Amino acid sequence: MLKFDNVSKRYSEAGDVLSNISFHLERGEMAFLTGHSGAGKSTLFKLIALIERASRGQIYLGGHNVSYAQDRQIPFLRRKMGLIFQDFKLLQDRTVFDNVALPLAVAGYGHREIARKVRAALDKVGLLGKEKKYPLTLSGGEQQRVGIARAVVNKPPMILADEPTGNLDPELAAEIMTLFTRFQQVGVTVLIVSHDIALIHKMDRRVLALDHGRLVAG
Ligand SMILES: Nc1ncnc2c1ncn2[C@@H]1O[C@H](COP(=O)(O)OP(=O)(O)OP(=O)(O)O)[C@@H](O)[C@H]1O
Repeated sequence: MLKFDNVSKRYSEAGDVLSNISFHLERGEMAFLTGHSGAGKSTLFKLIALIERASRGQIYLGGHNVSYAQDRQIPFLRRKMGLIFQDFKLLQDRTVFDNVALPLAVAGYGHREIARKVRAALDKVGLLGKEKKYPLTLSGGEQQRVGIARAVVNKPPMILADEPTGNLDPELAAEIMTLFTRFQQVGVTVLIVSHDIALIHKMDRRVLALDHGRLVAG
């Protein structure tokens, strides 16, 4: 599903922030990406999400080499991944429904199809009935579940989450992990960036660990 083959990322000011990274995540696998502050976790996340491009090496998504993808192909490739962020990145002036509908509207779905898919996604995260609410009227855990509904509404084969529980207490973090596990059980590949050692330990999944830009476990 996701393969890195000797990937490095160099910033002219910072030098190599990722060096010779190789790993392979199978379809339906769930793994954590961890490491100290500045180890390169966000940079690796950005390479997968095609927000940044690798300086060397090859990246394969769903069997396709995306290392040389042209800019105009990137929105299409990004639809194959559901992105989830620590700060939720919800539009505060839009309802829950509109936030979750956004990727579908961008992809050109009709109103009826959008309504059906949004309700199905909200149902999966336990937020059916909150469609008309605005994000700021929801708890942190609920806001992150809106973020997850938006990420999965297009049924992407892969979920990529950057510190998704960083702003949540342990109980809410556990609920979010239960949701990710459910998506994994239906074949979605899940990669979670986290430095929460206790959470990672409890989940007992594969751990990719970065240390100063090098993969030291995984
Ligand atoms: N756009 C950039 N230009 C130059 N250097 C960068 C850029 N982005 C990241 N870096 C550098 O790359 C290194 C890795 O940063 P990155 O944000 O990937 O680490 P991280 O593991 O996600 O850290 P944290 O847990 O603190 O978010 C750092 O030294 C950082 O300063």
